[in-house]
Amino acid sequence: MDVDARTWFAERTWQSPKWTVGDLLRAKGSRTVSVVMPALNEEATVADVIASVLPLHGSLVDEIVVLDSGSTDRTVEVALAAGAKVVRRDEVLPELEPVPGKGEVLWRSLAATHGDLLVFLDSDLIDPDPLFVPRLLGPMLLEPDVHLVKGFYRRPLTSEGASGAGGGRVTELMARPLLSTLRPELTGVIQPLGGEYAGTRELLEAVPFASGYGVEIGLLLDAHAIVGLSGIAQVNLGVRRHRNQPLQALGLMARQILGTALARCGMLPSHAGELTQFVQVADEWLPDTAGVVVADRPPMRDLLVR
Ligand SMILES: O=c1ccn([C@@H]2O[C@H](COP(=O)(O)OP(=O)(O)O[C@H]3O[C@H](CO)[C@@H](O)[C@H](O)[C@H]3O)[C@@H](O)[C@H]2O)c(=O)[nH]1
Ligand SMILES: O=C(O)[C@H](O)COP(=O)(O)O
Repeated sequence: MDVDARTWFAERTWQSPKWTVGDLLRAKGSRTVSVVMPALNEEATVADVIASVLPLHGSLVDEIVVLDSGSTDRTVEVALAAGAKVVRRDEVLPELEPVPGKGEVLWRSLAATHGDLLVFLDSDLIDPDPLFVPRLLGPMLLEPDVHLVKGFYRRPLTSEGASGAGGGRVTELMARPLLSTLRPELTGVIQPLGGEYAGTRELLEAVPFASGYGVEIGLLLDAHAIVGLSGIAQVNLGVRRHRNQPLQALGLMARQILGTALARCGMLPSHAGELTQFVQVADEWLPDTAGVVVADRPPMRDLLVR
């Protein structure tokens, strides 16, 4: 491992966090916390994710917001009934036409929330652990100068048994090899793509957001550039299961992540493009080309006058 990555791993990784919610409440002081769940057609799982955070609402957590990404199922109704505030992506910054993607709604969430600290949780989690939020908040509340906290975990695929660990296919086959090539200092980050992480508003409003799936790799690379390795931490969240996407969808995701990472490292002037995959139709293999929309949104502090 890169020597800086090794030092960082030793100093900024919490393998068995011992802090309690009481410890965090004492450390929180006047700071406020927003939990944000991006959601696109997650009616089956969003209520459980909200329920995992709800007991902390009014104490450690000041607001729980589902940022809907254009769902066509009952995600909005289910999330409201489960006790979250729901914001549709076109209700915040309505003068800006939304572009598709997860990064777009995370970016808009900065304008829809008020917390000094934000915690992001994917809304497709299966059996989410109520400890995710307190664990993610610990390093920021208890240590000085931590601005980004990534969760890490074992990742069973849903096709595996509970003890499986075959998930994180894009992470293992692309994102971590990519970081070790382009930014070896970040090779100690166990789950660079994980959707469960926390950040300070100060950092999150200072960086651009890739509008699609490049958002996590972009945030990590930008955080490293702005607050350095010491401003980043990672914490063990145990086990995380989610809805696994088919390989072809992960190919498109990987293309977006690659484009964002290369652009952040100054190796691509523009990272919009396309990806051609091949599908079997009867006995023939035919090209299937999809556009890759990976526009960046500018740092939110450039838009908001507070
Ligand atoms: O256009 C979109 C696409 C997704 N989502 C939501 O974002 C979350 C994660 O999306 P998903 O399609 O389930 O991504 P994963 O296959 O889980 O991909 C992993 O890798 C991605 C790239 O880093 C991360 O964004 C994800 O959080 C991480 O779980 C879910 O709550 C989705 O509903 C949106 O809100 N809008
Ligand atoms: O984070 C990843 O690598 C992708 O979301 C794929 O995850 P999965 O292999 O667990 O579906």
